[in-house]
Amino acid sequence: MEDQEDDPGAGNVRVLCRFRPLNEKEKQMSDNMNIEFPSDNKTVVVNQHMESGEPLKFNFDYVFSPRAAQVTVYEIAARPIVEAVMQGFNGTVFAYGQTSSGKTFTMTGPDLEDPTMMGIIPRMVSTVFYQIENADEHIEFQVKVSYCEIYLEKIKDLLDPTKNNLKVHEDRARGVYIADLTEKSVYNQDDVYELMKIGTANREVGATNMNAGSSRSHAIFILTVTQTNSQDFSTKVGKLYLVDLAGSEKVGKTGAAGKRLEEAKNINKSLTMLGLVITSLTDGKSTHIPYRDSKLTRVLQDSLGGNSKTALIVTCSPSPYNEAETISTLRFGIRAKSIKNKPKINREYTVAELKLMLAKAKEEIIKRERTIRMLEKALEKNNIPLPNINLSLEEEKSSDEEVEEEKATNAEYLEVIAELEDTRTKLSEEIAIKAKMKQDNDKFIDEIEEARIEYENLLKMYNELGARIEEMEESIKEKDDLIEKLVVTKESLESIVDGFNNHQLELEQALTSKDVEINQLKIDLKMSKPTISNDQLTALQSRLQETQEENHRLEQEIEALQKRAYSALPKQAQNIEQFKEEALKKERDKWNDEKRKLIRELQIRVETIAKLEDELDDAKHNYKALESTLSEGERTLKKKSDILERNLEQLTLMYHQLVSEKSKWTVEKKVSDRKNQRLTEKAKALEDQIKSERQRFEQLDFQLKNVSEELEERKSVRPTIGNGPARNIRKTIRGGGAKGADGSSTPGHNRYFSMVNENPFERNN
Ligand SMILES: Nc1ncnc2c1ncn2[C@@H]1O[C@H](COP(=O)(O)OP(=O)(O)OP(=O)(O)O)[C@@H](O)[C@H]1O
Repeated sequence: MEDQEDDPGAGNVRVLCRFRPLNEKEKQMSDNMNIEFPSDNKTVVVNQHMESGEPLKFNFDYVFSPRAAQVTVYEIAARPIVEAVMQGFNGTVFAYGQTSSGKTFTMTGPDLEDPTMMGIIPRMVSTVFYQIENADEHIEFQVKVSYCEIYLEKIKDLLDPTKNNLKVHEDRARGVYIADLTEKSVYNQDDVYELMKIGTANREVGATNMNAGSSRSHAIFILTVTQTNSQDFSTKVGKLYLVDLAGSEKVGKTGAAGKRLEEAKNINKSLTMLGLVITSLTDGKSTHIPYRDSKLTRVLQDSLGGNSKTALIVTCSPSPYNEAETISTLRFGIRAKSIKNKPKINREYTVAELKLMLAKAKEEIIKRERTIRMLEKALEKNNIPLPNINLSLEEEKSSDEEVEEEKATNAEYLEVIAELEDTRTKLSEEIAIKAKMKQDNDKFIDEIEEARIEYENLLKMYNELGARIEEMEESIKEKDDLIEKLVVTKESLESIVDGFNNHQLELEQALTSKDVEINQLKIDLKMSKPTISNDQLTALQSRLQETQEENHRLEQEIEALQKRAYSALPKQAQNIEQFKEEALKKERDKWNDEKRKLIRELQIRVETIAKLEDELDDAKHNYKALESTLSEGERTLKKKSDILERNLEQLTLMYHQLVSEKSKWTVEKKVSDRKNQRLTEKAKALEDQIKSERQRFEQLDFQLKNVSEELEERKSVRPTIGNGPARNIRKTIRGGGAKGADGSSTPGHNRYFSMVNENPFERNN
């Protein structure tokens, strides 16, 4: 069921060769290098002294001279492999070479975090996370790390050293794998470095004569990258094996003894097994590949001749002192070059893809059935009898070869069935996972909906409050206008009251002058000698007439004032009503009533004056009569004088009433002033109330803003699925640098990439 993409040609193992510089010890022995590096970068020539003495030429996929920078080695040897892993292939990079030839330097580097010196493993990790950052957003990644070593034929878990004898298993889905090996989820380079440091600290390392920090075990670092397409739910799994082998050594040279000797024997044995496997894979004769003869070859089974894209880096010393080992290493590399691998993308088909495959198969069956029917018809037409296909007879007739063939077909059939069964199980698992994801998604959508409704409600409330604030502001403005109008009205009322006072004063003066006249009259009467001449009487009459007219004019003025007061007051009352100030209106009405009452009283007084004037007229008339009857004697005069006196008394009384009226008016004016003052105070109190309301709304507005901000924050954080940030549970990192389920993100970790992108090939060690 492999498509074109899964089989991009059977890839040979790529073999690259790296020579390190001479070390101090080697320089002391001989600072000549017996190695030549032709400019094609693919050939190395060993000017050997041991065998025939003839220069030996070796061809590789690439040859790195001692000057090659770490980054160059990575770009040429390892980057293509890590890129294949990101496409879903298995990949292996391993270093083989004599002890102290530079395997650990190449694979790990002397410093994990030094951008110049870091080796292949940290650079690959960097590439993996860089590619995740730049992947499509609908691809979800899961990156896991395992780290183990094979020491004295035992597999030890370097991330959990208590597991020190792990077994190697194999199944259809996973291929060859180490059972029970710890797998830690990682989310960025630092997570990986941390695990590498932990693992390296648990490794078996010891000093030998040739290497102070010699690896005494084969170290295997495994990085598994699982990609899930969230659109079609297809999955790809790429496994990357990074292997730093223990160095082959001549015990005589390394001075191994005791434990070191046992280690050396074991290392050499497993490397011999590796050589045997490579020979079996490449000699074209072997039917059996002895993978199971050592733990190393068993673990590397897929990497050598199996489902993997593999790069082998053979590391060598350039010193003539190590000539034999160098030639042996180079020969090992040349043999490995002809290993053919069968890499394929490790992918799981989606339901849609499986359905398509089924439809194609059905179409093929229908086509074949049609062909059979056509052939049968053709036979019938030519009177050729149809062959009687009897399976039992066929079986009897079948040769051993046919039986074998059928067995093979059956096996194939069973394999297909098993594969289908496998797929069915995976599908149902996937369906269960998807159902769970959907459930979580639905829950998440519900939460978002709730938050949205809450947000909308708050927004509505906020808008309502805004409208209310606007209303209040308008109302404050109207009240300000009203206050202004009230002040104007108050001033006009004051001027009206002043007018009243002036008129009253004038009235008082008029009355006083009348009083004087009456007194004069009284005196004249008392003296019983009428002193008023006709002219005087006429003058008196005309003055009375004038007084009457004056009174009338006063009346009219009062009326006009009344009208003005009336026209002013209902307007205020209306305004007050608008602000539901009924109490104020009542007071105003009361004030108006009192005013009207007062005016009415004033009218009565005026009428009384008019009456008095009439009486005065009568008195004048009597006076005239008296004049004519003056001779009739004092008694009649006295009588009339008494009447006048009574009238005078009444006038005096009236005068006093008017005076008291005036003081009452003054009091009324004071009351009115106080009322005006109270109105102003009320208006001010209203203003204060509005101010405090406005402050309250501002507070509400602030709270509302806080709630809105909190809502925004809640919306931007996607709820995690699972139990929080524990590192050993299943988590994913979303492609495109988006945050993972735990909120971690990869940006900022690609120190290596920023350096590589400047100019990867320019740096030398
Ligand atoms: N290309 C290189 N440039 C500079 N120094 C190097 C290079 N390769 C190796 N070295 C130095 O040589 C020494 C031995 O290297 P390293 O430990 O990597 O060898 P090894 O093959 O892993 O040995 P072993 O098999 O004993 O573990 C180290 O000090 C290392 O720094």
